Amino acid sequence: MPTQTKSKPILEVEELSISFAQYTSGLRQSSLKVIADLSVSVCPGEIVAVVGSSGSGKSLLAHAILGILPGNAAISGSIRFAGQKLTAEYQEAIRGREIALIPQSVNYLDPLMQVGKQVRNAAKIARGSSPDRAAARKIQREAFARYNLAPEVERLLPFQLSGGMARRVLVATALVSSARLVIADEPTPGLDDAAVRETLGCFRELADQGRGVLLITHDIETALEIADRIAVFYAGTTVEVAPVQDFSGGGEALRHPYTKALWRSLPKNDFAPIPGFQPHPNALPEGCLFQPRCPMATPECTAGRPEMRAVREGMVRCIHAS
Ligand SMILES: Nc1ncnc2c1ncn2[C@@H]1O[C@H](COP(=O)(O)OP(=O)(O)OP(=O)(O)O)[C@@H](O)[C@H]1O
Ligand code: NI
Repeated sequence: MPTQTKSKPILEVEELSISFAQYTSGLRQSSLKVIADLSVSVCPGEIVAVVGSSGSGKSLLAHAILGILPGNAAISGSIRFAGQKLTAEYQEAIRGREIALIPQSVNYLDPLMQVGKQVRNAAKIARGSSPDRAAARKIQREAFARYNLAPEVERLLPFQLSGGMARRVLVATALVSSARLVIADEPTPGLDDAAVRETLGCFRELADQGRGVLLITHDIETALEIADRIAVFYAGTTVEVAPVQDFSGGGEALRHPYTKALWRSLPKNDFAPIPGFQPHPNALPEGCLFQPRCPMATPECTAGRPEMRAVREGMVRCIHAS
């Protein structure tokens, strides 16, 4: 499994914050910050899994990178792609070409278009203005063969596919796109074990071709099977970024108490739930966001939001981590 963490990142998200303008009674406007100081990076050839419970900000990160946040969202911080700041124009220019999204729902496939044509269209978009039909067909057929999609599947409509086949069509779309960054938002729910394994294998293949893969999931066990690094989100921020190898034993190598608790809560470990709830963006606690649930909390933990800092081969946002 080639891990090229030493190469220059294809994606660098630094101190990203996202707020939503909200209208309360009458015309009073308020702003709700749902992501704060979130940082994560992805290198070519690497799979970075973003894990975190529902509402922790995973999808918003993907939407911010792709430039598809709703109009009432305001963002600050920096997102760089291949070293260049991602402006709205740049996002528009590279979306679907250099950055591909594998969406959560197969409903993103056009229900009325044969799936082969959808993959050919992606191949054409990737290759700019000259739509060479024969070349696009060749690329599509190679992609189908690679993902074990029989030749006759290209003429089927999405509803005629099994869940696993539809997933493979979505991955094939990313494959032909020539994207250097592939973002997959919850790609495996609803798939049986074999289909999950198959889909994950496809991501490894995309990474092994030198692409960066950002895999968003709340399924930490799946993430651990395939990713090189794990970014753990909590209440709209990154609490830890750790090499996958650190998830072992009793979690001694992990840095953040939340990550350790997540690891121990897995069925194969203690299966012990973490007491309490992730706070809602409009009711965040003082200081460290995890402090009210943290077994290691001390009075200093309420003093201010801990900075993200490097600890061993990873990053952590906890004053007690060492
Ligand atoms: N358009 C919006 N307006 C206001 N708040 C929003 C909006 N979209 C998302 N949020 C809030 O932002 C937070 C992060 O949402 P996000 O969808 O990124 O979570 P997630 O980690 O992807 O969760 P899930 O695992 O359920 O998909 C949540 O608290 C959500 O309620
Ligand atoms: Ni989501």
